[in-house]
Amino acid sequence: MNRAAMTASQKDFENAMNQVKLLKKDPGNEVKLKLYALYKQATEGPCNMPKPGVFDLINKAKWDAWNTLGSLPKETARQNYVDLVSSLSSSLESSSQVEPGTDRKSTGYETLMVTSEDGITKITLNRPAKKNAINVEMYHEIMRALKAASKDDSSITVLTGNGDYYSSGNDLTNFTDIPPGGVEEKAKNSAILLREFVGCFIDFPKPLIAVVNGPAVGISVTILGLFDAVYASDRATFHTPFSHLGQSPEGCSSYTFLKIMGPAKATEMLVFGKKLTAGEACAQGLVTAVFPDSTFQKEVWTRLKAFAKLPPNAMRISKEVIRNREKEKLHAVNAEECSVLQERWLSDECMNAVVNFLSRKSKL
Ligand SMILES: CCCCC/C=C/CC(=O)SCCNC(=O)CCNC(=O)[C@H](O)C(C)(C)COP(=O)(O)OP(=O)(O)OC[C@H]1O[C@@H](n2cnc3c(N)ncnc32)[C@H](O)[C@@H]1OP(=O)(O)O
Repeated sequence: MNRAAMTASQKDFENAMNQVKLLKKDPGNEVKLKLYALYKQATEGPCNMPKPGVFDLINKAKWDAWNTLGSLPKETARQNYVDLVSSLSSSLESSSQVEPGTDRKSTGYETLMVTSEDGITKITLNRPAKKNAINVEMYHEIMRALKAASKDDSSITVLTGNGDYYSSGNDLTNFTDIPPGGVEEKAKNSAILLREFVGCFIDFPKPLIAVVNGPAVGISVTILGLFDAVYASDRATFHTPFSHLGQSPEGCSSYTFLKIMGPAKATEMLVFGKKLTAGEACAQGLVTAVFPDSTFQKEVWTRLKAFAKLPPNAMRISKEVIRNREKEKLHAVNAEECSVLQERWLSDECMNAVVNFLSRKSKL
């Protein structure tokens, strides 16, 4: 993963320091030492204090923790501190005074709701007024949430949407924020971001489940091939209108969709932009199971809560056995798709499609 793009800001760091003070449960000495060490490394750099004497137990433990970080860069220490606090906020809050059935919400996200309860970390895309279109901030926040979920004490992780849509895919206004280097620089930066984003799904270590509550478009569909299970409401549809938008497949779909549904059906979706119903997507293997919308949430969450009670290490290791031999291939596919897209974004076909949407001349 590109660490530079993931570096926490000074403000994130300060927020995390405040969050630590608000933790309702003591995280234990081991974690406190880790926090201390990361804080010192982030603010002062590598430990060059003299080692305390053997009988000065507390200061020696602190010194050891700090010294272990060696020459870890300040920015990385700051990011690790923010990640650790974020995972503590969700895991400790979830195991403390939570009323049954009440989700605990983690703070620090603008475009997501992230909760952790009953062994499940739930990441909810939360821009319902924009049909959960994924803007640049949301790409970053999803990566951050996945990273925290990979380290927290939940067994499984779920991605879902708030409102009537699961997600309308890439926010097309992402293409309007042109940097000083012009559209070429924008395309290059977008390809870097996309590659890093998809890479997080390829590498995610725990069972990852999509709860597709409504229509799904573009990248929110393609990455489903990297999930371990996909549950859909019968109101959901699956649409990848890349040719309509002058674009090409991403999210490793040029590989995963062919494996899942075969080249003929994959071509209908990825090249001709055929929109599938939930039932069709299930018949083609992209979706695990479909539920009537009226009982969708109840049925899915009952099922997921049962899964989350299974031994977490066994689930993680089984996923590793199933997925690991594909990882290298998936990263190569991801890199290739992003580099093709980088060119596509500069094409007249793509630019016209975006302008048409933004000037409301076209919709899917
Ligand atoms: C870093 C870059 C990585 C790039 C990775 C590439 C990914 C590829 C893709 O994901 S391609 C898919 C892109 N998505 C689309 O083309 C969808 C565009 N949206 C629509 O066609 C329609 O909005 C709709 C069919 C999803 C829903 O139509 P409906 O009539 O029900 O609702 P509205 O159009 O009125 O939408 C409500 C408001 O939401 C805004 N909006 C919806 N989707 C997007 C989007 N993808 N990008 C930006 N904005 C979106 C819409 O503009 C409305 O906003 P307003 O109320 O302010 O007008």
